[in-house]
Amino acid sequence: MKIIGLTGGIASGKSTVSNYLKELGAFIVDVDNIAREIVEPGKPAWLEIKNEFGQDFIRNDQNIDRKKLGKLIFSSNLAREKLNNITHPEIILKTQELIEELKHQKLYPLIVIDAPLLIEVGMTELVEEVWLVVVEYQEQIKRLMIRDNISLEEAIKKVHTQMKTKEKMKYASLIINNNNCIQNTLNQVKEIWDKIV
Ligand SMILES: CC(C)(COP(=O)(O)OP(=O)(O)OC[C@H]1O[C@@H](n2cnc3c(N)ncnc32)[C@H](O)[C@@H]1O)[C@@H](O)C(=O)NCCC(=O)NCCS
Ligand SMILES: Nc1ncnc2c1ncn2[C@@H]1O[C@H](COP(=O)(O)OP(=O)(O)OP(=O)(O)O)[C@@H](O)[C@H]1O
Repeated sequence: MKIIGLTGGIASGKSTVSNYLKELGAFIVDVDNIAREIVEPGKPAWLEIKNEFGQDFIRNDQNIDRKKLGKLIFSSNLAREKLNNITHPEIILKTQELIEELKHQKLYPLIVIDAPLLIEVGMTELVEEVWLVVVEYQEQIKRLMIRDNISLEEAIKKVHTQMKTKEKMKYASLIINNNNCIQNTLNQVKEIWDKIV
């Protein structure tokens, strides 16, 4: 059984790759999902966010106003740092616990930790290898604008809060090129899968 970290910038194609790996038989740990779970109403991180950012960021149904908080943290380094300090330690801990559990179960040939900030938060320590999904900057911006229905300015802001692809490459033992059509990317993934199982 192998435990790998799958990372890449926002809208680089991680979900496209991990969905296919799941189809092939891998177990996927979606770290964005873990990040959503830990801020559910009433949980400690939710309370910290409410105290730090104020009631304005809590919707009537008590959920965090993710759109509003996203707008703030993608335009303010200080706010982003504050949110990261609240959420990242718990995200790392929860991911670590899940990995330990899966290691004992030994049910899957491949465990994939799908995490956009895998390298930034030091989660590389938890995995045996880092796989990086790459896409050209212009294409990334274009896909992000379409997927999230946001402006060019907003897309640029989001991309620029994350580590540059060139820097991420230093940590990667495998690079998946997602510049071409989806089928081309899936073919690369299948080739990798066939080598490890
Ligand atoms: C800012 C929040 C509320 C925006 O929520 P929203 O539902 O709009 O986006 P979602 O959570 O689906 O994230 C979308 C993408 O944004 C990027 N992103 C999210 N948080 C961050 C961050 N702190 N720094 C840089 N990029 C980030 C990632 O590429 C992620 O895939 C939310 O992303 C959040 O709580 N972020 C802090 C937790 C975190 O760092 N998550 C990433 C897991 S490693
Ligand atoms: N090769 C491709 N050609 C065209 N569109 C693509 C390709 N790969 C992915 N996309 C599209 O680009 C968008 C981003 O892909 P995906 O959601 O897989 O990225 P991600 O890295 O998981 O994003 P995030 O971390 O921001 O959630 C999606 O709308 C997806 O359908």
